[in-house]
Amino acid sequence: MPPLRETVRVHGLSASKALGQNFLFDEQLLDRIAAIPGDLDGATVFEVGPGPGGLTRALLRTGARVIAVERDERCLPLLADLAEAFPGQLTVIADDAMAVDVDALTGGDPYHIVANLPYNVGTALFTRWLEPAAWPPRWLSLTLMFQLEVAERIVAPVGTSAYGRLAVLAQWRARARIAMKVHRSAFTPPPKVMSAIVQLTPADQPPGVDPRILSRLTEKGFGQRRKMLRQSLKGIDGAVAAAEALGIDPTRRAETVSVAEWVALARALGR
Ligand SMILES: C[S@@+](CC[C@H](N)C(=O)[O-])C[C@H]1O[C@@H](n2cnc3c(N)ncnc32)[C@H](O)[C@@H]1O
Repeated sequence: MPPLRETVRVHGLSASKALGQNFLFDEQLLDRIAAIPGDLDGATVFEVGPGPGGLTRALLRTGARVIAVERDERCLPLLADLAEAFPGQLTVIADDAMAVDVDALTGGDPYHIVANLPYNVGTALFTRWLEPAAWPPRWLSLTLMFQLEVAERIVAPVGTSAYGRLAVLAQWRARARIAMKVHRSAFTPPPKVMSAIVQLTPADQPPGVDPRILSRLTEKGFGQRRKMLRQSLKGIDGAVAAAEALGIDPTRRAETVSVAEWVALARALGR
């Protein structure tokens, strides 16, 4: 295949800001990203936003079967060339990633999700993948590029300023780590901020916890993160009393409450 930059030039594809397009062309970097989930030979991978297909190429080189959803129709001819170069390995769906059912698209097989996410829908997709009622999910791992600041919020430990809803959501039933930081200059065009790749794998879910209750608790708690819990959780019936019963002092603030304590509180309220 011709080099990626050349393919993009020939097709006259320029990055669209509205679609959150910042492309990666460094094939060595892309191979390192595609190696993060581990051996993908024969595995199924779901990719959001392949764009001109840099990360897609790297995933196909590992031997993975890739199902990719791209909203920008201008990218489809480049991706069709890629599908031809890797026969039987690539399926491209021209759609909005927010509108597709990934479990259905992947035909019931377990799958990995790998994506250089568009910033405009990145957090919404991430939240969706972490909030299914049933656990473990069908996905085996998430390998996702975010703005560094968002990545830090996902892996943040309790008591830090980055610790909030996203950390609790990510950490209560998954293991999350920053696998790689990526300098802004690696992208075309370079975004204003640095990026990082977060890798997540499902962990055992603590029993007896309703994700919706946990979500509501953290929404209220971190919605007023400077307030004491007795104030911020006031709107949730029984929450302040349950916190006291669990030995969580209601004069504490949300950012001092550990993931295990949020989980215990959600469990107590679900009884
Ligand atoms: C940050 S770029 C990454 C492009 C390519 N994967 C790379 O790494 O060079 C994000 C891609 O997501 C696509 N995109 C944006 N919103 C989308 C959506 N709602 N559904 C599917 N793709 C979307 C954009 O068109 C773009 O190709």
